[in-house]
Amino acid sequence: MKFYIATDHAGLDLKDYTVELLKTKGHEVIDLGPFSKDRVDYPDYAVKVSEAVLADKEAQGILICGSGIGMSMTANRHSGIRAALCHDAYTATVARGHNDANVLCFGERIIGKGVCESILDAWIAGSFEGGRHIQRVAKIEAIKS
Ligand SMILES: O=C(CO)[C@H](O)[C@H](O)[C@H](O)COP(=O)(O)O
Repeated sequence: MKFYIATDHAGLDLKDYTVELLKTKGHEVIDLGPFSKDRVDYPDYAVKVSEAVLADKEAQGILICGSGIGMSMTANRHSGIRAALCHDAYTATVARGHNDANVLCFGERIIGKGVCESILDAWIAGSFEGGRHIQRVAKIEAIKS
């Protein structure tokens, strides 16, 4: 799979871990920064990944901050982005299977490396189930306000 990834200062260590882990597992990862622990504002990086995913429909996004909340809020302001804040493998599985999520968010101040890997594995293994979920996702996408 192809991933665009970014963080803020609060998720830098887990971003670096995630980039290396995904590459080790054979995935393509485009790191949109930042590359130091200087304090930055998470919306700037959520926009970078959201726009990259919208322009490259085959790719997925990963956004990390302290909690994952600010990143998911910002990403979900973009029409066509379905960002899911995941805390474990189950939430990652249903985000892909039920919600057809295309951006994975998590928080470095919440999860450790082991849970991070289990989330990534579940996300990668998952796929949209379709069926009854199609009209529900379509209703999300139809919201214009
Ligand atoms: O958006 C967030 C909280 O909802 C993220 O966790 C940020 O990383 C966090 O707010 C950053 O906090 P800091 O005190 O500026 O490091």
